[in-house]
Amino acid sequence: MARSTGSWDESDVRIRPNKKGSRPRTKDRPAYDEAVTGRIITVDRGRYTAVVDEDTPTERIVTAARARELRRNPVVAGDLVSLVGDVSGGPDTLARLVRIQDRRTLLRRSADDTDPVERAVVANADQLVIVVAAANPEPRTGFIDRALVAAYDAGISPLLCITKADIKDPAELLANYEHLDLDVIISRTAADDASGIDARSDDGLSARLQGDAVQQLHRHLEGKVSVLVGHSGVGKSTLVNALTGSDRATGGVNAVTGRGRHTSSSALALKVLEAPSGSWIIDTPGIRSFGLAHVDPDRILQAFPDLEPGTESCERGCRHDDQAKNCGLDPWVESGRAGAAGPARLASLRRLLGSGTRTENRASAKELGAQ
Ligand SMILES: Nc1nc2c(ncn2[C@@H]2O[C@H](COP(=O)(O)OP(=O)(O)OP(=O)(O)O)[C@@H](O)[C@H]2O)c(=O)[nH]1
Ligand SMILES: [Zn+2]
Repeated sequence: MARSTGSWDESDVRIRPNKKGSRPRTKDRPAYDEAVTGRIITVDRGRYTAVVDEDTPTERIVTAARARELRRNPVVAGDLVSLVGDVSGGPDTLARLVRIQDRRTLLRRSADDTDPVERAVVANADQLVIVVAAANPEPRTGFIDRALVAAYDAGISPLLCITKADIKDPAELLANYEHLDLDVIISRTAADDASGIDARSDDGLSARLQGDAVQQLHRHLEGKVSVLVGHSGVGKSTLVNALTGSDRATGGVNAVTGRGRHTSSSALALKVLEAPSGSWIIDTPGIRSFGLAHVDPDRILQAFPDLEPGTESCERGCRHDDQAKNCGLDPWVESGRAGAAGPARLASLRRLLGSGTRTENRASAKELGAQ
């Protein structure tokens, strides 16, 4: 973590005594013995909303402002932070956020593949749920592949969730990923005469989802912090509402935030209903794509484990991209080692490898990023 210009850095101060029970070094640093830990559920114009004393009788929502010393450190949904000052959570109170606790994971992206500035998206997520519709809107493997790269790069396990399987059989889409060790959940609406889960979406329309998939997804969410990403219209809100009991369509008050419908484009963490403590969904309405300018090409390759062994025969320094001569990936795919989806997978890998590095690819890379 970057040090502040002052003589001390609040993010350095340990709140809990260490194993030996000795006090933290406080000689020339303010100590925050009174600090409480909060989990950031949303960030809005410099105000940080945190849940404190989670799942205890004193659970409350505390609004905080960031201490000046932390002004260069982004605080994102999912962050565990130390709060001081008025942490009562009473009306019109404002606590001070003095420390960002160590992050287990950090999901990042750049605005597009040419933007070198990486942005923190969500902290401490265990799982990235990539939501695509089987149709309407058409699924994009480019989006899925990008999200997979971002997840692997952050050390977060991906989970693919395909919605609207009632409209189209997702088999063709799934063929692309059959060689990956990737859990897939397929969701659809329930038949008129079957029991289903009534889940309203943002547009107020009601989709009655088949219970099986929602329950399956629920099991995957238990005890974890999961981030949901997906394009507009894939049915993300419908799923979130079914899993969290939030009712963002009707402007009802949310149980966790105490607020009405969340209209900003920032990420929002919601508790998963009827799940063990610590089960959270972080919805990311603002994140439609993942610019990968910050990701090392080797890490991109790792997101294609069906192709990676093919690079063993490459010459040293081979970039495996469109321009590469004698790249081992070509014979690997031609000989069918990557299965029927091999050519499409290789094309996708090469789009990602090429993006951001060569000008002629920039336009198409941007287009992909905007998908
Ligand atoms: N046929 C079918 N329609 C669905 C399914 N899931 C959701 N829908 C419908 O798809 C539309 C979009 O759903 P939303 O949940 O609002 O989609 P979203 O991904 O949240 O979209 P944004 O709110 O724009 O981000 C709504 O009309 C839903 O009723 C499904 O499994 N099958
Ligand atoms: Zn190669």
